[in-house]
Amino acid sequence: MRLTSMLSIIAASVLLVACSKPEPEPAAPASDAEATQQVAATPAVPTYSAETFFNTETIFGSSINHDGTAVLVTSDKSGIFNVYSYPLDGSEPTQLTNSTTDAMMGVSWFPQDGRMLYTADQGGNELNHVYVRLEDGSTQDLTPGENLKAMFGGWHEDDMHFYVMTNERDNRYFDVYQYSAEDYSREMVFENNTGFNVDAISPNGRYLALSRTNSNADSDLFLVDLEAENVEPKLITPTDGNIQHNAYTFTHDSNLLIYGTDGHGEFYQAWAYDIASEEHSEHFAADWDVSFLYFSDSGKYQVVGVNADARTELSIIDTTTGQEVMLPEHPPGDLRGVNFSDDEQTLVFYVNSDVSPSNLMFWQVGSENVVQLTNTLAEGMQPEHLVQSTVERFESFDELTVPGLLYKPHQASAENRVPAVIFIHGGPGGQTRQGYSAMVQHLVNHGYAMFGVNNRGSSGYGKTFFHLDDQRHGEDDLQDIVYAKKYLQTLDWVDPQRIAVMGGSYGGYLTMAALAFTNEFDAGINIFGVTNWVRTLESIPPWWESFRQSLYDELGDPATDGERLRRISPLFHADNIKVPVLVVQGANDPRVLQVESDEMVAAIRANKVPVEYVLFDDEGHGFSVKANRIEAQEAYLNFLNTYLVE
Ligand SMILES: CSCC[C@H](NC=O)C(=O)N[C@@H](Cc1ccccc1)C(=O)O
Repeated sequence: MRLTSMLSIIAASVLLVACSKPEPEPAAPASDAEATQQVAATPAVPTYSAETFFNTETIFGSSINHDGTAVLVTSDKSGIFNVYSYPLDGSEPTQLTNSTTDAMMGVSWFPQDGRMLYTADQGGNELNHVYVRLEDGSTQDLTPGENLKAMFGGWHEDDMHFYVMTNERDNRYFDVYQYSAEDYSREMVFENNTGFNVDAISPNGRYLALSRTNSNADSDLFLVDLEAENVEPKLITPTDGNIQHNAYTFTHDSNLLIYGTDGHGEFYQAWAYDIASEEHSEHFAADWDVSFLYFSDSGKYQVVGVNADARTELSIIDTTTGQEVMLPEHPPGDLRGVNFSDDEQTLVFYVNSDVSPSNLMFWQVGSENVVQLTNTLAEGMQPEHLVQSTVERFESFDELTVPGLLYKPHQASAENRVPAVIFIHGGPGGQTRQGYSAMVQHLVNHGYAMFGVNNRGSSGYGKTFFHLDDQRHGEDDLQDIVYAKKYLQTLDWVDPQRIAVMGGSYGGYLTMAALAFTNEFDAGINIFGVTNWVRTLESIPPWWESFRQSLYDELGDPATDGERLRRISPLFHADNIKVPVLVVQGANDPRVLQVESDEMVAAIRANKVPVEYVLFDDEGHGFSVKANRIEAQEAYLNFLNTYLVE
């Protein structure tokens, strides 16, 4: 896979399907012996422990090696993310990295041999380096140094060079280096002095597509011709008003830049910029956001992902016929990480759904079967014991319709009303999407209704909806959470008196805001949530410089909006908090600093309100060590059982 495709995939964070049916899982025990207490009096399904849920393997990554025999996969089966080679003949995978501390993520095979690139940070500090692993198993840091962050930018079509972006020269901005695949010598090809984001590099290495964030509603695209005398970035989207632009990819011949823009309606569409004629034309549009678009190496196949009401609708188009490629029957779910072998005869992908973690599949183009290479659900678990979400919509305080994903436990009924938890995503502009979540399924399995609310400000529902929370954070979006609770109280299978709220990061912020600014909830779980916006916005990581202004436009500038930011920061209103709280934090989090949680916990404690605090020394903004994820999950369940059930 060439570099533009790779960048698109990384940007979309999308992994990727049909199959000869997997062997049926062994029958589940009547009840998982170690399962903690259950909410419902009459369980309809066996309950599984947090450990069982997290013994489900999380896998992603789909680079196919030079001879089309193996896929580079990142898996947490060793207890931490490590890189594996999964043979396409179905034989046992080989572990390529052996970390027991830091998560290691596979990036790409080398195009001509068995070397591979991977990336890792240190304990979740997000200071990733790029490493090469040679065929003999030895490794080398290609981006040595302190306090730098680096990322892979893709392969040149000559297969002899690849690109890396690093902020080693100026920790605010990422320069682009071209590396030799032979001896790893490198040269800087673009010095970034004004905060461009490097979106894509053309397969022939001649063009860079850069974006510049002007505000949280407006961004422009620039093109750099590295062969021109003047390598100054040229603005190619000189539009008036607030319009977002970001590059998806170049075409295989490097003649067109395909980019996303919300300038033609509510949703992102894919447009093409012809570099020679400088003309723009519509390339692909849908009723929802086009989330990602990329091509196979020769351009024969185009892969497009559309974010249709919180799930990914993926299509593979044969560009020579314009027809959609129809895959043979495969397990139900969303496709992720579609990738092709060099000869484009083999297709690999993942299938993921609410009731099934991602499984790796491959298809020989034209053959009748999709082959399933993995079986990632933990041994003993049955998919039918898990729960498929439904998309629900409710009216908020101002009659705005707000969507969310609702998980109804099997044991819930009008005769057996269950407690409920509203969970809130990060961002603020993120989105709760369909797909397997051990965190959600474990709590649902133990009898909690889970409602993932996509409050105003979430992405995926058009630009108007996205901007409805601007500078209204902790106010209008918080009211959506309150109205989500009122909606839950209309359901005859939910106990209206036992509703908690939880969330991570921005969702952790709204959780604490719900407890500090309303009396609606019976308990809250704050997972590395922002509690003091003035401090958080003053201490953002240096490498966020290119969108600092956008962040300040959206949330407020700590230098000038201090009063409002203090008004909406739960830390300064902790005396209003009257219900139990669980706080979970990683000590190395560079976005929401540990002090945010330390001070929140101390303030709640001073209120004489029950507060529990779980702090992980070896984690950042998200938990990657399996033992920590299990510990956090057990803490969520024990806390909810203690304060919502007992
Ligand atoms: C307005 S985007 C903030 C950056 C980023 N967004 C993507 O999720 C992010 O990390 N957000 C945090 C919350 C946060 C916001 C602003 C400053 C620090 C942290 C999150 O994961 O929710």
